[in-house]
Amino acid sequence: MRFVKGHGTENDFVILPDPDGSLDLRPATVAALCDRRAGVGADGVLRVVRAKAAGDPVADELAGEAEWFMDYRNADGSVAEMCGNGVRVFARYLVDAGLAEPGEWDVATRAGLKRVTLGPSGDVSVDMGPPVVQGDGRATVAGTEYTGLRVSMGNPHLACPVDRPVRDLDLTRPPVVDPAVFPEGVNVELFRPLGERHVEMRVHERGSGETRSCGTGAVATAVAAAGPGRTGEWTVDVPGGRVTVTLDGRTSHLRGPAVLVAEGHIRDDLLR
Ligand SMILES: N[C@H](CCC[C@H](N)C(=O)O)C(=O)O
Repeated sequence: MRFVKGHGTENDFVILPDPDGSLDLRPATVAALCDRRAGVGADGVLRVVRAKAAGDPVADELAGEAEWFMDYRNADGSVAEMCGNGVRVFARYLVDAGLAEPGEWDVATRAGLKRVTLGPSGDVSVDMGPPVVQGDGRATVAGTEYTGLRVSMGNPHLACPVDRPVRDLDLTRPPVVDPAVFPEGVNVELFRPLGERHVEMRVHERGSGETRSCGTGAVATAVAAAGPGRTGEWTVDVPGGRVTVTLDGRTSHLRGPAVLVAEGHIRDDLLR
């Protein structure tokens, strides 16, 4: 099976073109593809399927409004509602493959329609929808408890301010959270303000572990850094690069690079 490899600020994905929805993508297959030693290696998989052929109830509902459905999977094979870097790489792939024109159009996701804007090359922007602030939450990272802001971007986030350079944090083990507060798990961001509307961030993702970047997490972080009701543009520095988040009080936008780096063939025995 053909694949393309791409990334957005080094949050990387195996892209599986499956326009007619013929691939039965099982969790074990996703985990094998994402394995950085025995497989291709990635933080997640983006199955590229026409919404009407996806065999997904949300995709069925949105098929009249978007041609393509992003079937996002985490590296452990779990399914997540939304992926901000992923949908930008997904859009770059569609234009690169000649399956969509540069411009502005909707992609169907499990978190609803997401409007992407992209040229023939360069950065890709996406309307991430309205962040939903859900109150405070706590996470213990390497023995230190942090309090942060719970934000839903369609998927769950806990964005915690820290008072030290984020490079000094130990994220080798998953943050410990209260399963009663986060029954579906949570993506945990740790951020430090670097200046007015400028933060640095690291993330431990649900289902993928620490990644070099997280688009939904960058928006959740900007919301936490901004505080209630503040609007404008935030620069979010992640280990994999830099993204820009714009909050306008109604919705949120994410902008940054989306790069395709390779393509190849996956042998059938990896797809079993
Ligand atoms: N890296 C993704 C987030 C994946 C979220 C996933 N780990 C989850 O379980 O919600 C992003 O750019 O938004």
